[in-house]
Amino acid sequence: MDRVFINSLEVLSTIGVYEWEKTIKQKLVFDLVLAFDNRPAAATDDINLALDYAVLSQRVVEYAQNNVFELLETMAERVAALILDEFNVPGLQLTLSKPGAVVMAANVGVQITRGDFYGSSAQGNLG
Ligand SMILES: Nc1nc2c(c(=O)[nH]1)N=C([C@H](O)[C@@H](O)CO)CN2
Repeated sequence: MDRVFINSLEVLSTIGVYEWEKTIKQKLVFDLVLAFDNRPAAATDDINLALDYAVLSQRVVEYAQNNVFELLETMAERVAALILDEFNVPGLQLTLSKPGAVVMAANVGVQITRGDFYGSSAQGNLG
């Protein structure tokens, strides 16, 4: 399966487990790898047959800006479900970072893989 990717998609969101975090916006960074068959778009040069990374990016930003959670895990899970539900994507890998959350660390976050990210034919190859 082909991939479409979106790197370093930045959003300001209200997120965190501590009380002081519930009154501010903090930077979140999404890195997305989306399983998608790019061949129909390539064969026709037609954006309507492509996974439009601009539209998908805007939807993720809009969701993350307008929803409040405590955990990165929850935000990651909800955004993954949204993408699988609203876009023609069979599977995805989502990395969600909260830079600055741990001052001693360059970055922290979570990574999840949902849906059929590797392609069902890959499972068949396992025998
Ligand atoms: N696994 C997680 N650990 C922590 C989270 C989280 O979302 N997932 N969040 C926090 C705090 O909100 C932290 O980011 C404040 O600096 C701590 N650990």
